Amino acid sequence: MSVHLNASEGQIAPTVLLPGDPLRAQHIAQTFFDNPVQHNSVRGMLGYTGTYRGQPVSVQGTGMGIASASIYTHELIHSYGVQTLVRVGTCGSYQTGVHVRDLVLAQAACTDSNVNRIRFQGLDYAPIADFGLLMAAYQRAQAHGFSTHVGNIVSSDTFYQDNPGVMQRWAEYGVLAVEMEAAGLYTIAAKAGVRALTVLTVSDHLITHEETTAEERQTTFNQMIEVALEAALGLS
Ligand SMILES: O=P(O)(O)O[C@H]1O[C@H](CO)[C@@H](O)[C@H]1O
Ligand SMILES: O=c1cc[nH]c(=O)[nH]1
Repeated sequence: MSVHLNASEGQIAPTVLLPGDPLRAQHIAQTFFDNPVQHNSVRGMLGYTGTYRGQPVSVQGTGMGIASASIYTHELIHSYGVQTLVRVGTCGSYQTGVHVRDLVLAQAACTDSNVNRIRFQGLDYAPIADFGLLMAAYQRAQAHGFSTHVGNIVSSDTFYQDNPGVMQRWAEYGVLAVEMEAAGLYTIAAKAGVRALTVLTVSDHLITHEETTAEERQTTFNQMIEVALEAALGLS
């Protein structure tokens, strides 16, 4: 047990998928896992453990934002010995060539959060994905023929931005998309010496305002989970 997880020792697998939404954790467990067992109920932040193609795997909701996701990341690593963490989330595209429903593999994550400025006493740390996981995810996405982009993203502390000029600045520097957790995940994983990756589905487009149906989003969402599971578990 840890402060925010009531799983018993050994109940969480060494490999964990991390969606922001706890109901997405439930959906992943029910759709993809064999014999899923709920391992967490604290604060309604659902977590499940089961197997995927015979290999043990867990999924744990993290809530929204670096602050919330950092709590679960820390406890999974330091209280449950988790070694591989793959965030599976949604993002908003900043680039015309990155379309709604596409997958984005976050090679690195900029942030407007102050957490790393505080941690590194004003210096700028560059949070990056584990290269092996990134390569495996890219190869699996290519093998499936999924439309996939690899590059920099931004993890923002705010969903509703007051200053639209900031988005323009990130976009000019090649940032593909915005979400709210990856920079925290990558930093905590790096310190602990464990593997982390963020796989995202573009849910909305902040320039073209492209939209999709709920059904389309569900299909693409399942593509993201397949890629994440295969990369995290070393499957082909
Ligand atoms: O779909 P999830 O994983 O929650 O990710 C994105 O969606 C939330 C905002 O709506 C933030 O958590 C952001 O990172
Ligand atoms: O954080 C997020 C997630 C999806 N779409 C956005 O615009 N922002």
